[in-house]
Amino acid sequence: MDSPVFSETPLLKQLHGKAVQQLGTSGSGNHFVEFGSVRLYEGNELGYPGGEYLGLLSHSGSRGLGATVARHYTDLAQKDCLLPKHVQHLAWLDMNSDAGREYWLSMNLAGDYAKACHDQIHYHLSHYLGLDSILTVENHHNFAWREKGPNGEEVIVHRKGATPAAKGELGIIPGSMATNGYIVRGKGEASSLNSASHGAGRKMSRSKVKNCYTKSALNKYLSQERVTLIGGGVDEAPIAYKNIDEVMASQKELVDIIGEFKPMMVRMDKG
Ligand SMILES: Nc1nc2c(ncn2[C@@H]2O[C@H](COP(=O)(O)O)[C@@H](O)[C@H]2O)c(=O)[nH]1
Ligand SMILES: [Mn+2]
Repeated sequence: MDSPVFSETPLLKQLHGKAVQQLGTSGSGNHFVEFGSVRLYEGNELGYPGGEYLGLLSHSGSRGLGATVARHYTDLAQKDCLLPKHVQHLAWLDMNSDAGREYWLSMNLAGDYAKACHDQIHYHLSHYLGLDSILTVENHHNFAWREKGPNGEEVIVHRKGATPAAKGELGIIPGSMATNGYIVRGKGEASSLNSASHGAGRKMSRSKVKNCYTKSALNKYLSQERVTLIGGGVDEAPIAYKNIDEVMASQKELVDIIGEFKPMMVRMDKG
């Protein structure tokens, strides 16, 4: 929280206090913190034998800080870069403009802040339980990176619903609150811009699930799958998500699977 970047723009100065208050929280929507069982496959090349381990998986973002930064610079971009109404949300800022530079700085700060929130959650839970972590796998999603393009040129890669999967890079691709997630190692597939999906992804909107599924059906399913859910609502039921094994099969050129994570105790905000 003592990053000098917080003093670089009036907006970041203004957001610092709220960011301090929200540090270590994970927010609402489909953000979760869960304990589960990790099965590392033999030959995982992580330096650990294949077998069962306890895992702690968290998914959340940069809270009010990131949301306010995104809204502010999206408004600026939409005023500056005039596009037809149906594609207005794709408005951009010139990276060589003051607003573009400020946005880049602020977005990266929000990414670091999201990581700090996860670090706090993991630190507090493991400290409280008296456990030491032997391996942390962390990756950003819904973020942009400055990378080298296929011809060595500098490009900005936006990964929305996607996560980095450069050759050898570790990642975690969750399924749903009751299905497997997968620990993966990127294959560095250039045609996918060194990326993979960062989750199963939704197949049903929140309102659609609420109309066709009930809390008691969810509870029955979770008890069959031996998952304890604290908070959460039907809109986040596993039925709302695509089949993770089909998703993994369709991206086998992008990542190797080296282990799996089965959720057992899931904490979400109230549904
Ligand atoms: N292990 C869990 N995975 C979940 C849960 N709810 C959703 N998901 C998966 O995570 C990604 C996150 O996607 P995002 O686009 O919203 O960032 C999603 O695609 C699902 O596959 C859960 O409770 N536990
Ligand atoms: Mn997300």
